[in-house]
Amino acid sequence: MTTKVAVIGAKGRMGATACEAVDGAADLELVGRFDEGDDLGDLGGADVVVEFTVLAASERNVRHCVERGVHVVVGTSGWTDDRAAQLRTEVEAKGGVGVLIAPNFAIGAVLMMQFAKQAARFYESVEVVELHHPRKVDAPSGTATRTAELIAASRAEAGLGPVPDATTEDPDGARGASVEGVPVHAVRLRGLVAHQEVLLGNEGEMLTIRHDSFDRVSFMPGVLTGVREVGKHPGVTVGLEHVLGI
Ligand SMILES: NC(=O)c1ccc[n+]([C@@H]2O[C@H](COP(=O)([O-])OP(=O)(O)OC[C@H]3O[C@@H](n4cnc5c(N)ncnc54)[C@H](O)[C@@H]3O)[C@@H](O)[C@H]2O)c1
Ligand SMILES: O=C(O)C1=N[C@H](C(=O)O)CCC1
Repeated sequence: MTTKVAVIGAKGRMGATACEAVDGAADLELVGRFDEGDDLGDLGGADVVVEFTVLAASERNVRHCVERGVHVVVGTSGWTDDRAAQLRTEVEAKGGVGVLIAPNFAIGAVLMMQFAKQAARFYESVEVVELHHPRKVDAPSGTATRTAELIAASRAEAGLGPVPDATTEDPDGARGASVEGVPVHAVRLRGLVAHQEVLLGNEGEMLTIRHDSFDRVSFMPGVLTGVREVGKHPGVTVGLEHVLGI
């Protein structure tokens, strides 16, 4: 039996790539392509929706799916823990509906975040540098924000204090954003797709954890796994690692 899939944000870079990936999978059927201005209606009869738009639209789109009992795989950036928590009650009221929110679907990026989480408790200093194509509208990236949150939780659990930093003069924000106390720097550069480095430092040593997505196809195995698995995970799940069993 095939799973019917619709894509919201289908004219975008990720949505278009997701449509191709779903089209090419023998066990999936692409039943709907929606973009800005389209009436989502019954979502083309989809069992699962893939959502890659902008945060301002994403929450409304996801709620539209949940209200109709349709599972959703969300790739749009900016879904904080607070936003996901607000959605949780509504999703739980719907019984078996699953919403999977993944800041990054590339398997290597999921591993990079998990490695950073593991390493964080051993290092005094940590900084995250995310590097993306210049058409990206949000900064810092969802991946960098999630990485910083995971690192901050590990540091807190290990009883580590603030990262050492003597800066007192920084009128232009050269030290980057602070996400839960972790400095995050965003680079936008023609030629890039999606890249991130986590720099961890101690006296006399440094560990660099880096991931590169050179092409949007790198996200597709994760998206398709999400589509196949989301129905088995009722409620709201944040992070592909939970579906991959990492
Ligand atoms: N989770 C991941 O692995 C991953 C990977 C890449 C990108 N992203 C995120 O996915 C999102 C989309 O990225 P992109 O590069 O495809 O952007 P994009 O600008 O190419 O595409 C976004 C699409 O959403 C459409 N859209 C806007 N408002 C809409 C609405 N109300 N209803 C339906 N469609 C609407 C736009 O018309 C556009 O076609 C971003 O938030 C990006 O950060 C996530
Ligand atoms: O290209 C983008 O936009 C990406 N967005 C996600 C993020 O914000 O982390 C994932 C990587 C690519």
